[in-house]
Amino acid sequence: MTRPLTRAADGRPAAPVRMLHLGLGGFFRAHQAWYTEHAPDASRWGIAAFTGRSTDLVARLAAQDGAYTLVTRGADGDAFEVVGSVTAVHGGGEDAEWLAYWRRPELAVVTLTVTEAGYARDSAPAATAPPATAPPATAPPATATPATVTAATAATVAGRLAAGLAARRRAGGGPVAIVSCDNLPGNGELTRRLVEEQAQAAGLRLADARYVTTMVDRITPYPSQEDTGLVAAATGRADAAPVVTEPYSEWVLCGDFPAGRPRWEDAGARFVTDAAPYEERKLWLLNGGHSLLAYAGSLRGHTTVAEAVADPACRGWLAQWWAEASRHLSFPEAELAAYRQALLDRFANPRIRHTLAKIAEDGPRKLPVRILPVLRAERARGALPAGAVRVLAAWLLHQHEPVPPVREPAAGPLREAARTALAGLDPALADDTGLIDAIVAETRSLLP
Ligand SMILES: NC(=O)c1ccc[n+]([C@@H]2O[C@H](COP(=O)([O-])OP(=O)(O)OC[C@H]3O[C@@H](n4cnc5c(N)ncnc54)[C@H](O)[C@@H]3O)[C@@H](O)[C@H]2O)c1
Ligand SMILES: O=P(O)(O)OC[C@@H](O)[C@@H](O)[C@H](O)[C@H](O)CO
Repeated sequence: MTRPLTRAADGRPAAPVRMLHLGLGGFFRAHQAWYTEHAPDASRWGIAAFTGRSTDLVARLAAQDGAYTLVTRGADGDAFEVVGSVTAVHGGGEDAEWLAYWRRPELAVVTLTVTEAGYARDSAPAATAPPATAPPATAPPATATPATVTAATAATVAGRLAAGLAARRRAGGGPVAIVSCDNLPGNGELTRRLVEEQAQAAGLRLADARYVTTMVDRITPYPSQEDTGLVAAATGRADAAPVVTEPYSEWVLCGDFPAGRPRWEDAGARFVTDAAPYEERKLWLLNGGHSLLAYAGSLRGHTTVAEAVADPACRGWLAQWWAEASRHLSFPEAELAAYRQALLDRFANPRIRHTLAKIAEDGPRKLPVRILPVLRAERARGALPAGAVRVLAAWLLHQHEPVPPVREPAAGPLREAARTALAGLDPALADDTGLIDAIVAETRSLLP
């Protein structure tokens, strides 16, 4: 016998909204909403969360007054808890509601999980899009005038933020913190740049905002229908929107919160003066490792991260990539070794179904952040890093359906494909003939 999950029966009273979130998905609910739930002052900090566009999840969560089950899935079992920190849920198209929250004097914090694509100037996910950290100078910023603020909010993440800050200024609201929680280095500064560009293009005057840079980590696969049945069987509650995540969680933040924030540090978050070393470690070792498995592991027939790391060949490739990346990280070797071992254990969790296909999406935005910094550092010291070359070769093979004729002696079409693909990541790499030779040679050994 199951009964519907409700906030009244299973959760706690909703807290007053003092935080806004854009990008209501699985990760936000496993991470920022979880830290807020576990802060000792949670009863004072409610979140109003907006999706990018969709309304399906909004309807399911609204029927539960924002409450949902978080399933923490270890290698040996599940733990279930009802999270109640989300007070209100909205679809991305609800512009009037979005702007109304910004006008509230008590709004203090705005968090984002809008994917790497959300930081492109046009916010449009495109296979050949430029790296999110360096949008091309030729891309015109989306235009918005004060009269078309609503159109701008609908178009881009930065437009929505700029419109919100402009509405806040007009309402006489005080400063807020804007906290990016996406897998990009310097995500706070990147957000600031994009919002200020939008404001300038639109002639908007903005309320004061501080941009917080964060490193976020908690492996949270896309929720499945099976999980819904499992939660009902285990808890007796029919939850239409559960989230499954791993036990490990990390949040490192750097920046000011001029209007206050929940005491996330009491839930395990760390506040530092420089987030860059933590971002590099996580983006290169975890996310870079994920991208390696997504492209090279899937060529060996694997479909999930756990399957791939159970394969000794893939584990060897990971070790090689991690050795290259670790040379350029500023942590003591013993600490890095422990971090890598913990990562292996996390990747190997057979009960977390994290698909390689999902991780592989949007490679042109992810590889410049996860792989290229290490590649450049290795090239600068005259090395040709085999691990980085393997990721690029495997990614290149994924660009082609069917795979181009790599076994012919000159590998002509593939060499051209490699040059073009590299130019899309970073034009300077397209002239690196040693790198292109190595990538072409590596494609031969990757193909079954
Ligand atoms: N899932 C993880 O394990 C994980 C871990 C660390 C960081 N992250 C970060 O969080 C992001 C979201 O992950 P998720 O698992 O929640 O994905 P998800 O697909 O469940 O949710 C993504 C949300 O972002 C919104 N969105 C997408 N593009 C947008 C845009 N251009 N403008 C506004 N909103 C947009 C979507 O509508 C959705 O609400 C990742 O891309 C990554 O940057 C995820
Ligand atoms: O979420 P993405 O698409 O940026 O990247 C896919 C995974 O590498 C990522 O979600 C990791 O699981 C996560 O960053 C772990 O904290």
